[in-house]
Amino acid sequence: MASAFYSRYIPPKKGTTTGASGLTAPSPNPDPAPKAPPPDEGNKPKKKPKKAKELELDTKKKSKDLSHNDLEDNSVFQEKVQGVDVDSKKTELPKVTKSKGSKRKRTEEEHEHESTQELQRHKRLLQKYQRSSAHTAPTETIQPAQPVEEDVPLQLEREPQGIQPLPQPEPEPEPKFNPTFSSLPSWLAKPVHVSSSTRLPFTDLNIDPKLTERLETKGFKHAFAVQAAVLPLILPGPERWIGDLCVSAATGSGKTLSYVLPIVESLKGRHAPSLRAVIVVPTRELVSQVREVCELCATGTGVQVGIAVGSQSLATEQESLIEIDRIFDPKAAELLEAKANKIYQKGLEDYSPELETFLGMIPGHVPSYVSKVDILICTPGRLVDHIKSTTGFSLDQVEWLVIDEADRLLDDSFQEWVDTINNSLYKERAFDRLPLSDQMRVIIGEPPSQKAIRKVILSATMTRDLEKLSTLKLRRPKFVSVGLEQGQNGEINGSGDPEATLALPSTLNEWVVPVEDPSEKPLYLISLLKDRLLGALDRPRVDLDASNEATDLSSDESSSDSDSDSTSSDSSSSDSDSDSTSSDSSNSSDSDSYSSDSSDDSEASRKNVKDAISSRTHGPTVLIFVSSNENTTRLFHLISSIEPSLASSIGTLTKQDGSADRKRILAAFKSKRISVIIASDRASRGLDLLDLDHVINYDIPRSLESYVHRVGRTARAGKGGQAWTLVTNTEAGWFWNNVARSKDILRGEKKVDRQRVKEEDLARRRESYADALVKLEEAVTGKGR
Ligand SMILES: Nc1ncnc2c1ncn2[C@@H]1O[C@H](COP(=O)(O)OP(=O)(O)OP(=O)(O)O)[C@@H](O)[C@H]1O
Repeated sequence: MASAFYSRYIPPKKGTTTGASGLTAPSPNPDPAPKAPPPDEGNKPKKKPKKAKELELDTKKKSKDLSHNDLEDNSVFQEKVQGVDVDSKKTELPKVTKSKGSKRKRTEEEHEHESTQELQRHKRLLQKYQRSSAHTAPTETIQPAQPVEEDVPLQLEREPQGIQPLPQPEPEPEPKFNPTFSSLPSWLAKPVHVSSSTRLPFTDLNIDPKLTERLETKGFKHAFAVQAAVLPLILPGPERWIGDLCVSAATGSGKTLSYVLPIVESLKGRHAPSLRAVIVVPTRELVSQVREVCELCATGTGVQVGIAVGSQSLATEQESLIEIDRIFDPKAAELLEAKANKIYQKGLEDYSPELETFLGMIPGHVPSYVSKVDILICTPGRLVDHIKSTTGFSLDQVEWLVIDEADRLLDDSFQEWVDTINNSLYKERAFDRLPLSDQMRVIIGEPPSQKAIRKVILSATMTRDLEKLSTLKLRRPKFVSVGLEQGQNGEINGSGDPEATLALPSTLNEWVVPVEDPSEKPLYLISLLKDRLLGALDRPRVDLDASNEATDLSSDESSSDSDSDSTSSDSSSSDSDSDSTSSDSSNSSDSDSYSSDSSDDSEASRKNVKDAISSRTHGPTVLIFVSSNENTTRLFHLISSIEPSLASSIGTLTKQDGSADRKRILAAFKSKRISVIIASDRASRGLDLLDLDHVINYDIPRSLESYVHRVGRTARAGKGGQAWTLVTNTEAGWFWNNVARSKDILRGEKKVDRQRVKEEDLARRRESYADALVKLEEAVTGKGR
């Protein structure tokens, strides 16, 4: 059986028998005796014994063959063969009984004797081999040689010991797994990327030179990146894209002009107004901001701009949107008259304003409704109101549909309006509402061509939710994403994730202010406002450095475990306009958040704050976000009580405010009569406050998207800005993991830094804070002292 072991290393030669015989060394005996056949080959015809020289040659030949055939380790094998030779010389060969003449038959005993001797010889060989193996495989434990038995081969069949594999070349590194599949369609998975630093002169775009001049007088010297990317795709020209557009670009990057300008360019020069463009945005403030941009572009073009928001009565709005004319049409008049008679007989249940209008007309005439506006800017709710209840309001002629802040408007809470608008956009049109070419088709018996409506969908936090986007019935969509500079391999400025979908303005600096004791959060805010941000209001500029030094020496006091919050904990009446995505802000520990980021008061950071403030020609301005309308008012009272000097500089924006109040506050802010606004999330979308220096998240935002929109109220149009977020110990884990270090946000080389409020700044205000809380309680409960 030992032959089985060797046969692993010695390939059998064609025409020869395998087994122990294959390894037999040449015998020193000139007339060697024929060897005993291996037990399994006893029946094979015996060969004539070879002469010593022949055997020597044979062995050499085998050795040569083996050196060719052994793929594992030639040198080891050579050693093995030599070892066998040497050993065989020392080995006493078994004595055989000679008999003269012809072949002799062996008896059973002789066979047995020879087999035993053969086995012993092989055992010695094996031991020798094992010893030699010990040299080549020092790490393996060599077992003492075991007596060779019939069932031992199992052990011998193990992996050959001491046979080292030939050194192999380094395996080819596995190529990085790049899935060729995606659950997203390619237009969504692979957007057209445009660097946010791109600029293009307006004169290079195919727009009216008069408009270029007007933009320049407004300070718009060149097109921003999003405008440089989108305008050529929409304006007439060689790069025009025949299909819809989805645009993702940072807050304050100039998205509004990128769609308003081409709409106005395409609608100017038409003789009679008709509703050709509908722009849907989520809030009233945005409606009036977009109207300003529309009016800037439309001046002198004859294009009429209208708005639809809930701030005025529906009837007033209807009058502003629809003009009632009359046309002479006796046939139609007859039909209307019959209808009116029916209603008169049935009662007033089927009252129709159209019939009412008709009844007041001279005979033979019917009312005709004409849109007074070419572009309508509206909130979705009010648009639905007009579709459902304004006689003559129709989307038949609409060529453009823009949805700004699309991720918000496609949110679950806003869904229904999309169905209503789709039904209205694609409903069958009356013959006289069809374009001339379609009227011709109808006349020759063909259906009118499918209505082509250009759709532009935009947001700073653009959804890639296919299900939501599909409700918009987009045709040949293209996704344009404006973000940080991309390297050749798609990397963003050497850092960041190319898959990231949210971009912050590159001119924004972000800070976290750790709040050790949540019950003292208002003190942290006041210290931040008075000692840091608004310091320039009542202190000479040189104090800015002093205040930053104070931060360097910030307190290292251990944090409080309490997470009560005197002003922010009540979220029962959160602002319904705020982002619906909620976050669990108390789920993770922040143990490493406080230790890992140690670049707090870097020289560059201080310089940024200083530059931002000292570059102003006015005092610094601040927008503070809280989680609900109630908290807005409560915080205002608290600040005014603790720090009365601030009271006159602060205004509030809540959902309950009427539009007149809102306008008053925004006007006061723009004219710098107030420098601080406290607002709920309602103000986080789209609000374009001129030269806003700081955003403070007094209450942390509920989602990453909400954070992006809040802090995006500053650092707009390429200007600098600072965002500060007050974070308690229980909120820190969530905030650092999901916002400050989120891979979904492109920050390039930038990081969120930490700024601590000095303990002594808190200490000196504690007394007035306690008094303020007592006063507030008295005011709420109505109890006097
Ligand atoms: N080409 C330009 N040159 C100078 N200023 C510009 C230009 N385009 C837009 N702006 C200004 O940039 C500011 C931000 O523009 P806009 O409100 O359109 O940004 P946005 O991308 O819609 O922001 P958000 O996502 O927050 O709504 C506005 O004050 C606007 O007047």
